[in-house]
Amino acid sequence: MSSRTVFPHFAAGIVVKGFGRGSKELGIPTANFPDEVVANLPSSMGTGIYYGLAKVMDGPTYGMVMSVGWNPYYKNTKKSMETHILHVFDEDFYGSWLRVVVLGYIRPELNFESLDLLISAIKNDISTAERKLAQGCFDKYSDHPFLTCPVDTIVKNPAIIASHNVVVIATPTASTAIQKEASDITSAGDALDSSCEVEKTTTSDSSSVNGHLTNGHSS
Ligand SMILES: Cc1cc2nc3c(=O)[nH]c(=O)nc-3n(C[C@H](O)[C@H](O)[C@H](O)COP(=O)(O)O)c2cc1C
Ligand SMILES: Nc1ncnc2c1ncn2[C@@H]1O[C@H](COP(=O)(O)OP(=O)(O)O)[C@@H](O)[C@H]1O
Repeated sequence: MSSRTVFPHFAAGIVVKGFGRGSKELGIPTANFPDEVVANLPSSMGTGIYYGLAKVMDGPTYGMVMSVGWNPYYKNTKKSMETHILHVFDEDFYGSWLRVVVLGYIRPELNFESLDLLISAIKNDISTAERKLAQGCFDKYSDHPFLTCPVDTIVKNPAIIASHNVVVIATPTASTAIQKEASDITSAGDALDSSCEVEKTTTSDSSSVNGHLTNGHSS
């Protein structure tokens, strides 16, 4: 049996509609990924609440918190992957490309006795994420080619693969530049381990490597 870190997990997809509860009931909007992105989560990345970085189209990179699972409070029947970006946007961005780098785990998904308790828990998650991200350990990911390359690169090249924490765009034209930049980012998992307090999940699956990427779009 072997163990490995799940993080970072890279994902990109077009923002789709959810149930509209994030903004209206909770006051905390969450951008939903399409089913394809959810289906491509590595089996080792279980349901729960995560934190990391997010970027809409070619906009700035922000911190984020993410819920992965069935939202036990609402008893959803479909697994979702919902990202609350730590920024106040002027308007909705349904239909836009969202890129995320999931960097750590916060807690399991829970049921709550009231909506207020769910909201308090999410606010706690936001504080936790802000604290973790403020440590500066993740700054390298803001400069990671996955986030810095134009969104067009990802849209036009869906065959993106990740290997040992280095994102490679698998086309001749894009790959040279991207790989060159990416080569500066070595063994991100090790860097995380040595300089940050990062929660790790473990798995007995030894067939995968660190740094996963899922890509999807609705259409
Ligand atoms: C950081 C964070 C933590 C969350 N934690 C839970 C949780 O513990 N239990 C739960 O049922 N839902 C949880 N949610 C999911 C919310 O219930 C969900 O975002 C809300 O239902 C909005 O869904 P919608 O975008 O599909 O409308 C969490 C969401 C976020 C962003
Ligand atoms: N800070 C933010 N984080 C995530 N989504 C946001 C944010 N600000 C605005 N939005 C918009 O709000 C939408 C989510 O609102 P929400 O009420 O949760 O509805 P839905 O259930 O359709 O996801 C996102 O798809 C996005 O377009």
